[in-house]
Amino acid sequence: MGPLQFRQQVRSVSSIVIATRESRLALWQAEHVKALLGSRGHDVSLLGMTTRGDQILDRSLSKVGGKGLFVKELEVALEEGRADLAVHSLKDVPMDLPQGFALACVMPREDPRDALVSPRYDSLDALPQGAVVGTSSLRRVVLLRALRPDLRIEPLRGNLDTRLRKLDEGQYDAIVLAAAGLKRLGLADRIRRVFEPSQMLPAAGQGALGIEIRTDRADLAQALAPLADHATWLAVSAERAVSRALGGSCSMPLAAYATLQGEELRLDGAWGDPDGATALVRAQARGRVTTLNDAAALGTEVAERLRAGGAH
Ligand SMILES: NCc1[nH]cc(CCC(=O)O)c1CC(=O)O
Repeated sequence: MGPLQFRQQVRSVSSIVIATRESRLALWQAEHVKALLGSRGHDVSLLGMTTRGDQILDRSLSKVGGKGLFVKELEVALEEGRADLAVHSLKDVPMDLPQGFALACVMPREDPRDALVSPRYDSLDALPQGAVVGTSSLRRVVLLRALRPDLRIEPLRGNLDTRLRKLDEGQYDAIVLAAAGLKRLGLADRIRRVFEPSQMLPAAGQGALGIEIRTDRADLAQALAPLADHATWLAVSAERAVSRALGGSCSMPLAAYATLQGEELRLDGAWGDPDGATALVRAQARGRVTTLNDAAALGTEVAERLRAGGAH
């Protein structure tokens, strides 16, 4: 890269600060974006911070304010100008960002599937009657219950390393985690079986990273545009629209997963009653999409079908 080209690339944003949580996964994600921007000539540094979501480990997230707890403190840093951008697992990002914030881009998706991790058992089918499975995700609870009503599902919180440690200490026979996080941290060898989406439909946004900025930072939006993956962005826009239409919380017993084949987006949704009284509700739609709005419309359609089937 010649010096002239270099100067042009860094002219708009000379130095970029990434606000990040300090879990190993969050740091990996921030370092990943730092490296991508660095290779484009930007000077990037990280600002590590601990969020309320990281501190509260003894209660279920849905009870203490949802996954937005992981996002809010990073937004304060952006608001105050201490940082320029935040990298999020899109799964943890509320459907509607606060006034003044926006997703500047959605990056290519890692494996979107859930994975079974267990020291002893190779698959869900191999688990004995009444085995103890750890997860605190309502989505995983309702999907697991539909597959294996006999299992004892116990809460499991904490970052990836904490969850794996609790498994290794013998508190569970198996746990369910996102394959994406395990792969990013070099822990793919812990995966005993990945669930096909037809069996365990992923969460909206699972496996995808989003970069959040202030809406008044057009300079940054421009610098980040090359990091976007349009196919992933369309898919997750459809998925997030399902969630938004059903109330917008990311701690609902809701799954939404879209794949793009050419220009056709196929979107699947599933909703389960957390009290387990009724069977899973499933819905699907497909359509030609080119814009994020098209994708969101498909999401709204699936949400309506889920609602018609009893989701609320
Ligand atoms: N809710 C926690 C969370 N948020 C993002 C990931 C990693 C996977 C991803 O990037 O979607 C995980 C861990 C998990 O669900 O096992």
